[in-house]
Amino acid sequence: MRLFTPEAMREADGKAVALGYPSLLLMEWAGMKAARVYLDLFGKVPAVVLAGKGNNGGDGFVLARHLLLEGVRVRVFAAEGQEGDALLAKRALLAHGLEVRPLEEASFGPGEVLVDALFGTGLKGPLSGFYAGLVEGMNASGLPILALDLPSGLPYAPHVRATATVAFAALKTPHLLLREACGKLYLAEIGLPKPLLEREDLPQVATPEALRPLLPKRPLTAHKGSVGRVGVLGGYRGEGLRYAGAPLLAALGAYRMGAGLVHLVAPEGTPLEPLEAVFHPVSSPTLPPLKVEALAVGMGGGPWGKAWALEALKAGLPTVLDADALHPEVAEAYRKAGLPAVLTPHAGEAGRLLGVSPEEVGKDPLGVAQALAERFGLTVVLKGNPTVVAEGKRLSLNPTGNPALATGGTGDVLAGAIAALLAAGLPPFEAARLGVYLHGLAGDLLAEEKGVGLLAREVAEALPWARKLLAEGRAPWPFSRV
Ligand SMILES: NC(=O)C1=CN([C@@H]2O[C@H](COP(=O)(O)OP(=O)(O)OC[C@H]3O[C@@H](n4cnc5c(N)ncnc54)[C@H](OP(=O)(O)O)[C@@H]3O)[C@@H](O)[C@H]2O)[C@@H](O)CC1
Ligand SMILES: Nc1ncnc2c1ncn2[C@@H]1O[C@H](COP(=O)(O)OP(=O)(O)O)[C@@H](O)[C@H]1O
Ligand SMILES: [K+]
Repeated sequence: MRLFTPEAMREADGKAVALGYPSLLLMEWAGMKAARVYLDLFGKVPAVVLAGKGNNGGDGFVLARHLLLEGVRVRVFAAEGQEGDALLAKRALLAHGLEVRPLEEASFGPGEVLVDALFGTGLKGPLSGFYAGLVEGMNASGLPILALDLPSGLPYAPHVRATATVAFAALKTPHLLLREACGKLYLAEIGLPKPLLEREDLPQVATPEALRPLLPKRPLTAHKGSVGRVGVLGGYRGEGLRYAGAPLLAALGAYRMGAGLVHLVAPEGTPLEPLEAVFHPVSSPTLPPLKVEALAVGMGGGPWGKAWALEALKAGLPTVLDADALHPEVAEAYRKAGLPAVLTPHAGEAGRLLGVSPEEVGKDPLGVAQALAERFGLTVVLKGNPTVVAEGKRLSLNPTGNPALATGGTGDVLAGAIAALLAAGLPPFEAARLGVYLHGLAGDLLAEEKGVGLLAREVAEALPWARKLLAEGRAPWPFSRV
C-alpha cells in the first residue's frame, strides 16, 4: 500500500476522470462510506455538518443526505461558492428539503456530533481568520468530531483534532505523520480504479499482507544452527556497568524473534542473562571468533560503542548498528566495506549522524530517513511514531506501535529482533520492515491488554505472539477499512 501526497491524490483523481470515470461517483461513495462510519460510531446522535466550498464540502453534503435518509437529525452550515461536483452534491441535498445555512451562522452544542467537511487535500497554507476561529471553536466544544478525508487545517496549525477520520481512497502523509490529530483512522475504498493507486514512486505503508510472505520458514528438519545465529556485542566497563541490561535485551529480542542461537559478547561482570545465550565476557571491546550469520552491535556500548562497531566490521556480516555504535565514522566505514548494515537511530541519534538537531529530524522524518540512507548507502530505521525504514530510494512507514513502547530498552529489543531476521537470511530492507512491524505489533497487543507501564523484556516476550498472528493471517489492521 502506498502513502499519497495531496498532489499524488489529485493526479489519481484526474487520471480516473480522464479514463471516463465520473468523479461524482467518487464523491458519492466517499460521503456514503463516511455516513456509514458515522452511524457505526455515533448511531442516531444529531449531526452538524460544516462544509467548505471545495470537494471536501461536497463529501459533507453527500454524508448529510445519507444520514438524513437513515433518520438522523442533520444541520448543515456551508461556505458559499460551490462548483462542479460539490454544487451537484449540494443540490441533491437541497432536493431532500434540508436547509443549508451560511457557515458564518454555524452553531453547535451538547448532544451533537460535528462533521468536519471544511478542507481536505485542497488546503493551501495555514488557516487564519474566520476559519482558524471556527476550527478552534470546534476543538474547544469538546464534541465528537468526524473528519472527512483529513482533519481540516492539517498539516498546519491550527487544525481540527478529530475523534475519527475517514481517509478516502488512500492514506495521505498527514494520516501517519500527524496521526494524533486524526483520532481513530478509517480507510474508505471509494471506487477509484485500482491501478491508479499503484505508485511505485511513493512511500510504502507496511501492511500485514505485504509482510506475511517475508516470515522465515521453519522446516520440520530445522535445528538451532540452521535458523539463524546472532552475535550481540555491547555494554561498557567504565564507571560501573551502567547499561549492562541493554545487550541482554538485544539477545532476548533476537531469541524471541526466532534466532537459533545467540552469542553475547559483553564486558566481564555483565549478568549472565538470558540463560539461553552463549557468553563471551571480554575486558575490552573485542570480537572473539563466533559462528553466527548476523550481528547486533552497540547497545549500552557507551564510549566503547565505536570500537565495538569497528571490531564487528571485521566479521564481514550483516550487522545492526544501534545506540552507541551510531556515529558518522562508523556508518562511513560500513559503507566503504560494502556490508549490509541496518542503522537504528532514534531522532537524537539520527541528528548526531546528520549533524542536525532532534527537532529538525522530528519535522521531516521521511526526508531525514532518506537522507541518511543515501548519505551512508545503508538501510536506516528511523525510530518514532511512525518508524520509517529507508534504503536507497525505497521508503516504508510502519503503522504498528504506540506510546507504551516509550520505555527504556525497547530499542535494544528491536535491534536484536532485526538481527535475528538478518541471520535467518532476509535482506536488510525486508528484515528491518518486518522486525519493526512485529515489534510495534507486540507493543500494541500488550498495550491493549495492560495499557502503559510495559517493560522492554515483555515486548520481547510478546514477539512470538505477534509473529504467530501475522503467520496465521490474523494480524489486526492498525486502522479500519470500510
Ligand atoms: N481524491 C479523490 O479521489 C477524491 C476526493 N474527494 C474530496 O475532495 C477533497 C479535495 O477537494 P478540493 O480539491 O476541492 O479541495 P478542498 O480540500 O475541498 O479545499 C479547497 C477549498 O479550500 C480553499 N482553501 C484552500 N486553502 C485555504 C486556506 N488556507 N484558507 C482558506 N481557504 C482555503 C480553496 O479556495 P481557493 O484557494 O480555491 O479560493 C478551495 O475553495 C478531498 O480531500 C476529498 O475530501 C472526494 O470528493 C472524492 C474523490
Ligand atoms: N510514541 C511511540 N509510538 C510508537 N513507538 C514508539 C513510541 N515511543 C517509542 N517507540 C518505540 O520504542 C522503541 C524505543 O527505542 P529507543 O529510543 O532506542 O529506546 P532504548 O534506547 O531505551 O532501547 C523504538 O522502536 C520506538 O519506535
Ligand atoms: K476535512
